[in-house]
Formats: sequence, structure tokens, C-alpha cells
Amino acid sequence: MDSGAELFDQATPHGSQPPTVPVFGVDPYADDFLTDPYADYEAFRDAGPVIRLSRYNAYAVARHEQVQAVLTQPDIFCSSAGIGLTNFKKEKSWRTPSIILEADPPDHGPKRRILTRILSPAALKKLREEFERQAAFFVDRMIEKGTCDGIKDLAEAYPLKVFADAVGIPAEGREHLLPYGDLVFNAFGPINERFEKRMASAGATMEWIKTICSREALTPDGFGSQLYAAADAGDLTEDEAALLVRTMLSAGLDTTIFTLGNAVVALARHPEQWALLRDDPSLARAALEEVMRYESTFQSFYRTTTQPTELAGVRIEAEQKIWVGIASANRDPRRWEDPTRFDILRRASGNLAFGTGIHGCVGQMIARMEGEIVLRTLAERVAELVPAGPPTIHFNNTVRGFSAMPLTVTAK
Ligand SMILES: CCOc1cccc(C(=O)O)c1
Repeated sequence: MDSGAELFDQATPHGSQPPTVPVFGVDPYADDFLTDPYADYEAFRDAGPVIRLSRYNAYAVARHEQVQAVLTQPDIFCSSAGIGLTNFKKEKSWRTPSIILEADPPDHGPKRRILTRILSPAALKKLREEFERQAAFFVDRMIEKGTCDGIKDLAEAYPLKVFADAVGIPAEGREHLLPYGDLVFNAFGPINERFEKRMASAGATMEWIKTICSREALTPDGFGSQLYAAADAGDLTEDEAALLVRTMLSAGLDTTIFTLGNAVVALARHPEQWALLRDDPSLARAALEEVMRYESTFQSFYRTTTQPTELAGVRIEAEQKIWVGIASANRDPRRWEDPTRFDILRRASGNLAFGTGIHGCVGQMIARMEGEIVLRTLAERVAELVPAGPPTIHFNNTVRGFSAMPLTVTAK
């Protein structure tokens, strides 16, 4: 969709000739934009280092360099005003703000350190065998079925089993987790019809989430109980422990589910890349990294300026929302060679799919472990992974992914 940009001069008291800030009237939350956002992202990048999205009264950075700059200056581009379009300093959030995602220093650090400790490499090592066993179970079931759905039978089913078990929530009621994640990630965009529709039917889901984040609902050895142990040690209040359990369920499911789905879709659509991975399963980690660069699940979010600032020569006033184009940065030709090519042999590490800086994804190691195990298990057990129909896009204001991918799968 051509998102033509008009230009307007920034009035400055000094009369200096600042760069004009290109303005785009396109709606980055419309279905036709979300169906294939990449041409629009290219137009954003080519228009300048900083642009304006007039429909939402926000500045925007779409190039790798400025995205990196915004994410590594949390004192100027903060998170406590919300990392969505809603400015928490002016409007009430739809739910109690996250005490880690929507927090700035100094509050942010201590909470983050608690999650970092719980999600340590040693903790993940203990989970690896079970994660591998479950990946084999789901992949073998796909092979038995022959014709299956790469999203329902693997991308959704796997994290809803292994990660939800690792957090320690009950097996019953997990069907609430996807609707809840959809609500959470829609809420980072405009409170549009997509959000309102999901919210209207979310009563039982919100109740269930509240119940399973409580101490008594959690298994004794899971991540959730370890958060309550931190509360018992005086490092968290009881309420903060519950909010961090909610954080794990909000951040740790939709993201890995859509990433696994994007991996299956990309590999099914690029048979030569699938053949490389199938013939060398040790490429699983590199393949996952390239999936996250090529089709970043977390497409965009916001920061809010805490003071007047200047970015790439553009003056930005305080209290301004800045759209941060993660997926656009991951396809910026100023940073990546031939960025629109899905190439699992490229060095894709250093992409911004997990963000960067103090808010870089605290769960990225467990997410990478899930992804690498699933892709390696597919490569070890499956010969052919062939589309049996087109994928179905799942429209969400913030995460990009698919709700269905019909496949024909044969055993190695
Ligand atoms: C993946 C980014 O991290 C998130 C996403 C959604 C919610 C939360 C939270 O902290 O509640 C964190």
C-alpha cells in the first residue's frame, strides 16, 4: 500500500533550517497494512530517520540506527508512560501496569534481577530434557496425522504445554491464555475495534488470569512459586509476585507461539531453506534467529519522551509518543544485506527482535531454547514440510503471526 508522505517544516524559535519531518497519514493498524507491512516500513525508512504518524499523533523511528538509539536511552525515551499508544501519565491503563515492562529505573532494576535469577541458564538446563521430550511428542503426532496444522498442532500447543508447565499454572483453563495474550498485545496499539471486541468477551478470561496468578494456584516447583518465594524473602510484595506471574504469562506465550508459527510458515514457504535445515539440524539456532529477524513477532511498540530532545537532527518535544519499528529495523538495508531474503545461513544475531538495552527481553534465553529445540526436532524427524493450503494471518495491533498453517508432513 503506498503510504505517500507529505512534508512539513518544524517551526523553531531560532529560525534554523531543521530537517523537515515527513508525515504519513497511513493507518499502521489497518488490516491491509498488517497483511504486508514491509513495503510501508521501507517507505518510512526512506523518508527519514524520524517521521510522524499523523493518524495517531506520534513520532516514529523505522531505521535500525534510530530504533537502537531510542531503546538505549531509557532516561529520555521512557517506558513508565506505557509502551503502547496510551499515555499512562494522561489516561488510565486497561489493567494494572506491568512492574517491569512499564517501569523505568530505579524501580525497574530490582524486579528485572529477580526474573533474571529465576530464568537463569542453570534453571533452563533443568528444563531442557522435558522440553525436548514434548517437542518429540508434538512432532511425532504431526507425522502420524500426515496432514496437520503447523500452528494449532505445534506452534500453539508446544509453549502452552512446556512454558505454562514451567510457570506452574494449572492444566485446566489454559484456553484463556491465547485470548488474554491477544488482549495484552492489542492494548499496545490504539484502543480500536480489534481491542474492544476482544475486551467485550474477556470477563471469564480476566477472572481466570487473576485466579491462577495467586500463590495457591501454582505448583510448588514452578517459576510462579519462585516469585512468591522472593516475596517471602522480602524482595517483592505479594501483589508484585502476582503481577510478575502475570508478566510471565503475558510475555512468554503469545511471543513464542507466534515466533514458532512464523518459523514453520517461513520454512514451508522456502523449501530450499527447509532442506538446508533438515540436512543439518545443528542449523536450528541460526534458523530461529533468521526467522526472528525476517518476520519479527513483536512488530512495534512505543516509548515516551521525558524531556525535549533531538534525534538525528530532529527536535522532539517532551511527552511525545514514539513508535519504535522493531520489524522495520530488522529489514533495514542500512544494517542487513539483502534484508528481504530469508536466509538461514546469514549471521542474523544482533537483530532487535528481543529489543535491546535495559528492557531487552528477560525471557529471551528460554524463548530461544524452545525455538531451537522445536526446529531441531522437526529437522531430525521430518523429511518434507509442504504447505497444504495458504496460512491464515492473525491480525493483532502489535504481534505478527498466523492462526493456521495447513501442512503435509512426512517422516525422515
Ligand atoms: C514481550 C514483552 O514483554 C511483555 C509483553 C506483555 C506484557 C508484559 C508484562 O510485563 O506484563 C511484558
